Amino acid sequence: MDPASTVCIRSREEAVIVELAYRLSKGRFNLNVALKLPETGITVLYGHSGCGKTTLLRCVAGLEKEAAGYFSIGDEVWDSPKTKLKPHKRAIGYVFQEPSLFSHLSVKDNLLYGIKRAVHASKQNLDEAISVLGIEHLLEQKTVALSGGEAQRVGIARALALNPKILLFDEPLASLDDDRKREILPFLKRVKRQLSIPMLYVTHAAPEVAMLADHVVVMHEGSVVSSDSLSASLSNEMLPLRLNDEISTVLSGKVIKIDKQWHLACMSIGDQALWIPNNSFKIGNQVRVQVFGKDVSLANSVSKNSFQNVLNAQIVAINEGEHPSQVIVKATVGENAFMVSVTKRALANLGLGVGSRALLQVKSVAIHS
Ligand SMILES: Nc1ncnc2c1ncn2[C@@H]1O[C@H](COP(=O)(O)OP(=O)(O)OP(=O)(O)O)[C@@H](O)[C@H]1O
Repeated sequence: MDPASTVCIRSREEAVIVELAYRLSKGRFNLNVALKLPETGITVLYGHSGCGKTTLLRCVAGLEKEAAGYFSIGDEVWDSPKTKLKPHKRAIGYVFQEPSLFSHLSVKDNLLYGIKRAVHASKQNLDEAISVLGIEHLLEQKTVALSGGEAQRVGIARALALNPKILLFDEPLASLDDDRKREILPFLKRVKRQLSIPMLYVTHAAPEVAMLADHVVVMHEGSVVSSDSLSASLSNEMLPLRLNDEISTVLSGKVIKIDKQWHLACMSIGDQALWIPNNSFKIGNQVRVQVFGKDVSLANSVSKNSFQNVLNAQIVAINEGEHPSQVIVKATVGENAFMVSVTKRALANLGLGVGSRALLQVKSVAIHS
């Protein structure tokens, strides 16, 4: 059975809007932020170490006593000049880098302990959380026997069982190796799909932003540099968000064809299609892929080459690149915007400019799903 049909931790009708504004000084560091956040989905707080991401989460959790500010979620105000709700009264689920489970208790007893004194939690929420994180088979195990990824899934289930109005993730994958990260990402995607509450997710790992974010808040030295949807952030003409210093595009679509012989899957991109490496996909699967700007080339006619994907696009903007020889071309394919880095000379030779129709050639090996 699809777990989506069984889970009702905060139903869709209860969707809420989050508004926050905080000021706080800690030594030489000053936090000064004001944000309105989407009511559902994952908002990634992204930025270099020390820019204030964790501090902002702690403000929302009510853990920064000196923070002056405002926080509201739906019609509840947790912080204002007149109010400062105690941390334990806030309906939050907090997932830390390390899940800190009691080693002498089983997984089940850890979870039961977690909800015992929580005002908003219920046994039903706990059962749903266990199902979403797929940890039924681990319940009787001692936590010392868990892998890092399993322990973190228990940590996330414990946070969900509290029936939170907002979920806070502080670098939940940072202490896991790459294999464990890959193992847990599908569960985070599932949490995101099945819960209609806002989630604030701190990371400086580019792949997590590409695979999980709906909205990105970029922070620098305690301030907000930008706050926008992932696709708008990546395709911001003047200052495209660079993940691992690279311009890229993140595309979502359904798998519409599988080529078993060549291990490829075809995903829909509006009314066009893109061949990607097949990672055990099935027809109908919703997939999200990241395409790096350096792996896309522009053409004005199809020539014989090794590119598996040729998309019809329209050039909508051309801006200076990092080097004087380069430009960043923004080209749209339906509702998706590709960012492509090319030399000015190549663009001039092709006779392409803003408004031109162009062909985007995309290497399918360069697509990361
Ligand atoms: N108790 C403190 N006294 C003085 N400065 C502090 C204190 N706690 C944190 N800071 C400073 O506040 C700033 C923000 O820290 P914070 O942990 O929020 O950053 P971050 O973006 O989450 O970093 P990271 O990605 O490394 O976790 C840092 O410059 C840090 O040195």
